[in-house]
Amino acid sequence: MIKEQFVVTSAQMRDIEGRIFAAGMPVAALMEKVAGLISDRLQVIIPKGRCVGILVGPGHNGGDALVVARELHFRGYQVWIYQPFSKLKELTNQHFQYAQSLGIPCFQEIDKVPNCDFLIDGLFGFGLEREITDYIAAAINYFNAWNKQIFSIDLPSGLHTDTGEVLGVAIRATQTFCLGLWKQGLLQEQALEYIGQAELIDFDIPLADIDAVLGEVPKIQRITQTTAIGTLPLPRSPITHKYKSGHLLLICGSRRYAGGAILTGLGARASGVGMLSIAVPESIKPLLVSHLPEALIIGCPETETGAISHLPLPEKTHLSSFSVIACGPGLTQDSTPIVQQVIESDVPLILDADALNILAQLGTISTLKKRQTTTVLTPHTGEFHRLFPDISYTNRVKAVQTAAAQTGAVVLLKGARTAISNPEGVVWINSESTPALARGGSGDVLTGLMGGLLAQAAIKQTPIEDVVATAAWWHSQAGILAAAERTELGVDAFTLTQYLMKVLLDFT
Ligand SMILES: NC(=O)C1=CN([C@@H]2O[C@H](COP(=O)(O)OP(=O)(O)OC[C@H]3O[C@@H](n4cnc5c(N)ncnc54)[C@H](O)[C@@H]3O)[C@@H](O)[C@H]2O)[C@H](O)CC1
Ligand SMILES: [K+]
Repeated sequence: MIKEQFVVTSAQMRDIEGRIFAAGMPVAALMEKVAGLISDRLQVIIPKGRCVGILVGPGHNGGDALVVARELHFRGYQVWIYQPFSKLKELTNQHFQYAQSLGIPCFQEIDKVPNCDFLIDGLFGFGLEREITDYIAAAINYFNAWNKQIFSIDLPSGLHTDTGEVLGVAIRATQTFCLGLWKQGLLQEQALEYIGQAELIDFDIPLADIDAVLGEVPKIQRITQTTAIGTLPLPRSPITHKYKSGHLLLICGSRRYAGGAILTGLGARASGVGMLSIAVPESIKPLLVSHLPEALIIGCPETETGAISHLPLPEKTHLSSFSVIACGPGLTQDSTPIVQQVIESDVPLILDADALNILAQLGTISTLKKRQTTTVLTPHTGEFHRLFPDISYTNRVKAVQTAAAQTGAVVLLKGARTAISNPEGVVWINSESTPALARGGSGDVLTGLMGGLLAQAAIKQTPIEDVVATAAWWHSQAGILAAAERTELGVDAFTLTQYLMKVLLDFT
């Protein structure tokens, strides 16, 4: 595993740090190393000679900030320090004394601090234990109101390290330099508006110390390009043929939502799946044929509302002849028998959109517990709440872990930081996305892409949750590239399908 994959709580970071110090690394030496790395990064970002205000807290986050203050001072920046605390940790206090001895202006009163161009936030790191109140809270609000670029050390001060919740108030950082290993709170949706651009400062934590604390298979992992690309069905065997690259059945669309079926089909096409069958109401079959000539379009009898009434599979074709079934986009809620039929099948299954709403009406847990084979649920928060009304999703990691354990399914909870859990509680978090994807249809594309990848993975026995994580990563990377080239307003779902292939070229 690579460092970027690990995700830790404050307790785990404390334990890992403890092992490093117990092995002989002096705390001061580590602080010097870490703060030196931060100073190097700041020297690249902040033009030389500018004025930098350093906010110093009572613990080692403050210690890091004081070393940064000293280093930027020697590197030609105009530096001042705001340090309002009466009691500092020993090492932090030593650095504070030395900074003062160098003549760096230090202020304890907020109304005395001069203006500056940039702020460094070293108030609190993963040692924040309780809500921030009175003069410290006032100071944080005061500096946030300056609307200056703020660089936070380890975490924006005020964010809970594990949940990302704001403990009273929090610094709104422009950029967050997360130290050593990604903190779980930085991957939670509620933290996003405080983190700004997040980057990891690797300070050579030995993998042995990480494994010793997190275990061989860490409970929570961040999806990275390395892990995602490694799961793609690439390179292809030179002797492969269409029947060896999976056969995906999509069951989607209705007279009212023909577009959902087309977008799901285009997502599946981009996955490279060998054989693609799409079951839609008979009346929209010509539409699908015109958009996806390579797919086998199955025209189904329909209800008077234009929903699929049943699957007219040719005599010899049984559901089990498909590697994977993906069901739901555009289905409407008038296709309950279809959803029941695919749930009762023994085919690996993805349920999305209306299939999830129908599942919720049938009874999520009771309906799924009969299934003996792979099920993947891909709700957004609204669908999640309908499926699991008793599970709170403020901590999305815990939400998907609970839902997956209760259903035995792999559960993907969509959002700015999509979280995926397998029934054993191992979680993948997709830590890069774009608000450009928050549009109708982008979920349909994900379902088709994921179905196509799972159909191909069945051949290679790749773990289901790795493939689900790769689909989420690929989908969001395509959105990020499309937004970069067309702005965040220019990523409609059809455009997104075009970028799925384009973005892959950048990574393979
Ligand atoms: N990750 C690493 O291996 C390294 C971490 N370093 C830096 O050290 C901090 C963690 O330091 P620690 O002293 O444990 O905690 P903090 O600096 O985050 O501050 C805790 C400090 O503040 C007091 N406190 C907690 N909550 C409040 C509150 N609401 N109001 C007032 N005071 C509060 C608490 O009592 C402590 O005294 C880590 O983030 C890194 O920046 C190492 O220097 C480098 C390696
Ligand atoms: K901080």
